Amino acid sequence: MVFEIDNVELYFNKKTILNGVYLKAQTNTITGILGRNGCGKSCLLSIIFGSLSSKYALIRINNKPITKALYLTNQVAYLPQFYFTPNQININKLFKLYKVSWKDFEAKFPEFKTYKSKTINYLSGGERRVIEIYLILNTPSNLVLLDEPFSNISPIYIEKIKQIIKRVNKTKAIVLTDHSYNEVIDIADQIYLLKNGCTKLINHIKELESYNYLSFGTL
Ligand SMILES: Nc1ncnc2c1ncn2[C@@H]1O[C@H](COP(=O)(O)OP(=O)(O)OP(=O)(O)O)[C@@H](O)[C@H]1O
Repeated sequence: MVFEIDNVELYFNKKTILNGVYLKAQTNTITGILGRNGCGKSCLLSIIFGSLSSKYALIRINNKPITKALYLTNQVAYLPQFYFTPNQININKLFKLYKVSWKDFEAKFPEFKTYKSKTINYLSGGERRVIEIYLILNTPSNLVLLDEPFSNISPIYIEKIKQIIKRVNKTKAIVLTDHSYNEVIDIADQIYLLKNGCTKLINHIKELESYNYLSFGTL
């Protein structure tokens, strides 16, 4: 699938957050969004998902305009920045609810074996996040939006999640954003920098310095 969003305009209390954003994502291409705190990355993902209304946004899938909220079309799965699972839900039940195989998950993350019968709030914050990311990546959809999938996750799990993202991307378009820019740069096939309300397609990593997102000492 080819997903495009164009001409996004978002204002809060007369403050311009997004103004003229364009973004394209497609199957077999991992799309990364980088940008400073508060530049509008989460808002953009919410607008794509359909849970946040903007003054204007034009969405096309395979060149056809989509007029209703994307989440109503079953095309999209969205990992928000904060936990979305209810605290008291049993983990086995959660996997059943999402129709995702616990057995496959356990094979990839054997450390979680004893958690099957626990409630989700029994887990550490990072462990809970691993489960949430896994569920979202394995939910039927054509487009996956991941808001900070690498935050608070230990390196060994980040590597496993990156492998799953790459596998899933063979059949789904993936858009992700994270402040772990090294991970984003490593996994993304194309990167947009969100700055001053607009997206800029990054052709060379050095541009991230000229746009004042990174200083070379940190690369
Ligand atoms: N409901 C809201 N009402 C008013 N302002 C909001 C609202 N939601 C977000 N904003 C503002 O919109 C701007 C963009 O927020 P957003 O959460 O998209 O940033 P972000 O790039 O994801 O930041 P971070 O990397 O820190 O998570 C911020 O200045 C924020 O204060």
